[in-house]
Amino acid sequence: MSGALLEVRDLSVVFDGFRAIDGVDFTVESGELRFLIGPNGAGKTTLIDVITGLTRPAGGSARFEGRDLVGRKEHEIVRMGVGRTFQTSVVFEQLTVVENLDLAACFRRPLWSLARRRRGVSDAVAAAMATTGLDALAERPAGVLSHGQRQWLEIGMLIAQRPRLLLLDEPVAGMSGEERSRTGELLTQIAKDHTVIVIEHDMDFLRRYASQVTVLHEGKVLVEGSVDQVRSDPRVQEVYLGRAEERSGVAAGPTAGTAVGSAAGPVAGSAAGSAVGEGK
Ligand SMILES: Nc1ncnc2c1ncn2[C@@H]1O[C@H](COP(=O)(O)OP(=O)(O)OP(=O)(O)O)[C@@H](O)[C@H]1O
Repeated sequence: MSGALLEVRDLSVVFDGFRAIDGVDFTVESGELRFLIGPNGAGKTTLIDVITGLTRPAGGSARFEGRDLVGRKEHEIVRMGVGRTFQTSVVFEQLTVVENLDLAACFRRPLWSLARRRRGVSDAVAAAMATTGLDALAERPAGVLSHGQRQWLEIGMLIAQRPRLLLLDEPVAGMSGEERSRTGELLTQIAKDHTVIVIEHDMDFLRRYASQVTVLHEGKVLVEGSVDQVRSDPRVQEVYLGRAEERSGVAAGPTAGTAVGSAAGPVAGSAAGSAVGEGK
């Protein structure tokens, strides 16, 4: 067996005859901070849905620490040490920050201990608050948090479950520039003692915080490598350029890179602009 933490082999997912994932091989080593990118509909969320037990593949395998994930229930996979955030929020608004973290941490405690009122916070909750910097907001109801603070709480809730592999689906979507920077630093910090896979569209964010990147396109792995390798790969440029042209109605030509960078929307535009036209 190799030293890989996560090994996905020849994976395929079919929805009503449509191949959303088509023969994907995807390996993540322990300790990596891996970014997963690709245009809308590339299959990124479907891939992590298979890893976390939300979607059953039509074929292939997904193994975590050598153990098969396919066919297991979602909660079983969480207990194995795989945690994820979703694009939509899962915090309880009426509960305080610390209560949300405590609830997230609960799943590893025996049932009898949940019936007991505990004094203070557990080590897992304290560590999650310290890592995310939410200590000062511990007693605030989650409902009053800013968008960025709420995202950090969700990441904190994940850390409180002590997973070995974290899957984060677009953690900086909708964040301000300052919140993005804080989140980038938070991911870098978390990656020191966890393995992390981040789905992200924002090429600017990738340039600052990513090392290894996997690009998905139409359900297949298009390219894998460093940010620089991925950005300079003609296949990646074509995928993002093609998408941006479809959106902007700009014809391909020698100056298309610049036109795409400015004409496309925030998703394809940031990726296309950075991947195609901009320097570092
Ligand atoms: N439950 C489903 N039923 C039918 N088709 C689906 C289902 N889930 C996803 N798809 C399709 O599978 C393809 C891959 O979707 P997926 O959400 O994985 O893409 P993505 O790369 O995460 O895209 P985005 O960046 O827009 O979130 C898309 O064409 C999508 O419409």
